[in-house]
Amino acid sequence: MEYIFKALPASKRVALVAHDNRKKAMIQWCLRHRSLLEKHSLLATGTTGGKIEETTGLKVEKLLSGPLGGDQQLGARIAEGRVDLLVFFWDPFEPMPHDPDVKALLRIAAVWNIPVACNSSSADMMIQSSLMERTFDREVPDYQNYLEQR
Ligand SMILES: O=C(CO)COP(=O)(O)O
Repeated sequence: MEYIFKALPASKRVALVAHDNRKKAMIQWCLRHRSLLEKHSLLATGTTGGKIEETTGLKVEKLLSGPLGGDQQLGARIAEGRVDLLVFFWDPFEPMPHDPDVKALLRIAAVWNIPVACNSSSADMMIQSSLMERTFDREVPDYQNYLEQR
């Protein structure tokens, strides 16, 4: 796999998503890291974003609710190179009506080499990374060879 390097500014675009049983954990995580999160641009699926805004006062761009297409909107943002970190507290105990969308979101994040945190331990490490606070070159996969072979 070839990579091209893209310079990311110090302020990152952080996507926040939580399934219903994980929303409390997401809010606690946002409260814990409020001062770090406010340095970045936040976007979220609809209900998650609304609850984060209400409880933390952080400003969040809200997409559609997940089951109504929010995961797909976020996937499109990732494919367009407009997301730098995905924090997705998905529920490992409940099947979702929109499971295909959840899987597609995780897949497209892997395709574009986006850091993904699926629980608070990994999210803690990522949000506190020094890379979050400074400009750095991110490795973006270059799919030109893949496209030429098809
Ligand atoms: O379902 C979701 C992610 O798959 C989250 O959607 P909401 O933030 O609208 O609850």
